[in-house]
Amino acid sequence: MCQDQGLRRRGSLLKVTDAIMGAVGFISDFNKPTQLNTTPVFSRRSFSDSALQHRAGQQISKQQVTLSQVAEHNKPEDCWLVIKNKVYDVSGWASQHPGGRVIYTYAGKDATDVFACFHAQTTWSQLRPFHVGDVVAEEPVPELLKDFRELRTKLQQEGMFRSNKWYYLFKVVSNFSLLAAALCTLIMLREYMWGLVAAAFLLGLFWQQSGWLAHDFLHHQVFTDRRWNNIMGYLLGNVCQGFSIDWWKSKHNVHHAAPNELDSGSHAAVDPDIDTLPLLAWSKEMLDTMHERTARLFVRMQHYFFFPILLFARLSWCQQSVAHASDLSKTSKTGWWELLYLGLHYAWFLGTAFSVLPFFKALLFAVLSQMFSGFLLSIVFVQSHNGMEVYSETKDFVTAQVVSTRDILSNTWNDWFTGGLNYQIEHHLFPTLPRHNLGKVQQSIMDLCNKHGLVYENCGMATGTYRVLQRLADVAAQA
Ligand code: HEM
Repeated sequence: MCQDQGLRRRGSLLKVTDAIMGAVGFISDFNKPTQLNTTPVFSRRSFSDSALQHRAGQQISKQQVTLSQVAEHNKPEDCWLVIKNKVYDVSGWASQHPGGRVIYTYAGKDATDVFACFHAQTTWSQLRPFHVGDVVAEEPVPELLKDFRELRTKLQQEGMFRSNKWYYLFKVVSNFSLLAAALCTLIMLREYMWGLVAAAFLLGLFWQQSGWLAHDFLHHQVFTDRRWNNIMGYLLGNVCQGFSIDWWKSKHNVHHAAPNELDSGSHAAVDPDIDTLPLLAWSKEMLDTMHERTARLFVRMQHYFFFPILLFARLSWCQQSVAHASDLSKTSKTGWWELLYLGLHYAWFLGTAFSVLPFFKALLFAVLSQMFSGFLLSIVFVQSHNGMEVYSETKDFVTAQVVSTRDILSNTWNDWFTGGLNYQIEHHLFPTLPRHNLGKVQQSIMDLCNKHGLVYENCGMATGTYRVLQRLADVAAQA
């Protein structure tokens, strides 16, 4: 929602070069004021307390309001949400909310399903202090959402949201064997250039797989006690992979709440993952926000530059992680922890490279591993959403997730390589569903989409990549 219009308007070639390190959807927060999620991830503070403080001194008289009245409270400083026909006032509460600013993506709207998708069962009871009114003249719940809610209840009753800890133990241990393979290759074959390249590739793969695992933990798929998920997130995300988890969460949760969404007024990207201007435009609306001819220079050739850009993605994420953690450290202890864990990452990674290899070879190894990893990570993300519908009108939760998301066919390689994110539609509808159960719910989701006329896109990796390139080429032609 917050957009750096300046970056768009400047549009000079110089700025394009500047932005190269910070663009590509998932690299989107570059050059923008970072919105910090300052709630410490280990905080055990009762949110009812913070809610009561938030509303302290206010006269809480419950009102009867219509949905159009709720829609008027659609700004961070004046933010109402509807959850199961009750109205909640969360104005200015993001700094205390564990999910941070994502709360505002539903400002003035019905947030029933997005609330259910992110929160633990126990969090429902914490809504009460925010309750300011009830919706009069309730609109009937659409059949699609009714069926979806029934499906969630059924999956809960079947125990689908319970994780298999042995599965995750196996995944974590087998992931570290990739690191061992990378280090052995580096030490034993460092004399050969191909040995160095192979070691860099294996390290890139280790970071990619650590990323998928951190993702699962940070969506709270594994432990009921969310602190354990965060601890694993720090280990796999910060120390192993080199990403700040607070930075990642604040971007990724907004992406989940508003996938491929543009602001209805300005057409600026709400979803940070498609906030890729001035390098890549995913729709005509995005293109129209670029007013200067020079700004469109790069976009006209975006389909040619796409793969080379992916190679630099990880360098940009690492830079943003450090910048975010440093900013955070000015206001919260969490920032210092993040910096410490990121420091550990660079200590083991660069320490190994520079102690095993001569200077220039170590540098080459460091750059190559970053490039491999950036490519291996982003080739999976882009297939999940890019080239799917980009929209600016309000859609219900299920429709928004399905039309903007693509599944990649399931087989042993795809399931492993993508970290289960080939079941992207299932994951977006149920982010806390453990990875090992995503395939088990696929048929139910397909049936739901079929029944309600939603196109469920499921294709191979090559086709997915082709569709992404095709969209880039289509938009480039319009530029
Ligand atoms: C009055 C409304 C809300 C209250 C009281 C509330 C409260 C909480 C609480 C207590 C947690 C930590 C425990 C848990 O994860 O279940 C949490 C986490 C979270 N909330 Fe909310 N929330 C509200 C609305 C929302 C909305 C509307 C969204 C999304 C649009 C949202 C997104 C999230 C996310 C993504 C997390 C996970 C943070 C993490 O990564 O650990 N919340 N919320």
